[in-house]
Amino acid sequence: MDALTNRPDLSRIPGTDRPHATVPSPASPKGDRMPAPARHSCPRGPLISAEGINGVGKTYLTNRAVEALDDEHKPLMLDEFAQWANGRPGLGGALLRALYEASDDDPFLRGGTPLAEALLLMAIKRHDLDTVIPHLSRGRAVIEGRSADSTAVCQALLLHPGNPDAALATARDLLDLSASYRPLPDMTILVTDDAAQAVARAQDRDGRVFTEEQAAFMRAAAALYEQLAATDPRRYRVVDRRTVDEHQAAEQIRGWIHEARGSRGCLSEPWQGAWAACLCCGRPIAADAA
Ligand SMILES: Nc1ncnc2c1ncn2[C@@H]1O[C@H](COP(=O)(O)OP(=O)(O)OP(=O)(O)O)[C@@H](O)[C@H]1O
Ligand SMILES: Cc1cn([C@H]2C[C@H](O)[C@@H](COP(=O)(O)O)O2)c(=O)[nH]c1=O
Repeated sequence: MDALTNRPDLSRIPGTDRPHATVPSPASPKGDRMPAPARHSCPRGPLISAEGINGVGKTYLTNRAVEALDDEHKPLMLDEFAQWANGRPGLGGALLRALYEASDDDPFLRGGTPLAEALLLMAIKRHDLDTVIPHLSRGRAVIEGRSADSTAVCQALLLHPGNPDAALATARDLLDLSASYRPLPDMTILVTDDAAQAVARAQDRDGRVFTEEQAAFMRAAAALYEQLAATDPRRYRVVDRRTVDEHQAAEQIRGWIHEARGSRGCLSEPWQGAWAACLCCGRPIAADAA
């Protein structure tokens, strides 16, 4: 389902542009064909993510954009990891603490086993989704500070240091893997800037200095985010701080949040068949494909 256009598209892996090897057949578990329920609109809210490197302004600009929305339309904001500093209850917080501990508090959570870390990061984002389903179900928009794209970008760079082409291919593959854990965001807002500016802002904010190796990692991540976004223009919206001031950037983001509210596609459980119920409204999703 293309949530932004409300067009069903079961020939594609949820949240990606990639075709399924086989299109799921709309048959019941017993194999008999079920009558197609009537087409319906899902009342859920849109799932939006904000992405980009540290210090680029995801939190700052998204907050400015949300301030401009009336209370009734304010999304639920799901904090970035750094804002979980005072501890976050539950499994997501515990998994994140394990990653920080295993990486000796590396700013990019690098503990030396990128794929195991990727799977844990995907589990954290699955946990995040589980916690916001009630809000989405009530029609509220949810904005995740970082989501599957951060995992795809950071872990792909760790798996292919110094090889941007291989990193891009792996980032796409990691997005597909993420999309089998949980639906990808309906819309991803990528904030870009000159990497050096972002590094400087993050350093000022955190009162720290990144090593040259860490700054180089952020430059590589900035480039890969942009390449990844170009592979899926349907999902990504890119705001480039090199070309707009902060007011224009916030206004662009506000407009995109408004645009995403037009989404009314059901949210499918990616690892279940086409007859699985929508995670939000509970109706069978295959209805829309019939
Ligand atoms: N236009 C701006 N004017 C003033 N300060 C800004 C502006 N944009 C960002 N900042 C500041 O720069 C710092 C980094 O921005 P922010 O925290 O939003 O980045 P981020 O992308 O969320 O980073 P991270 O992923 O590291 O949390 C913050 O201290 C923020 O207040
Ligand atoms: C979600 C996610 C994050 N990271 C990295 C990126 C940042 O350096 C830190 C978390 O910082 P945040 O901006 O406060 O969220 O972790 C990552 O490497 N992979 C991920 O999936």
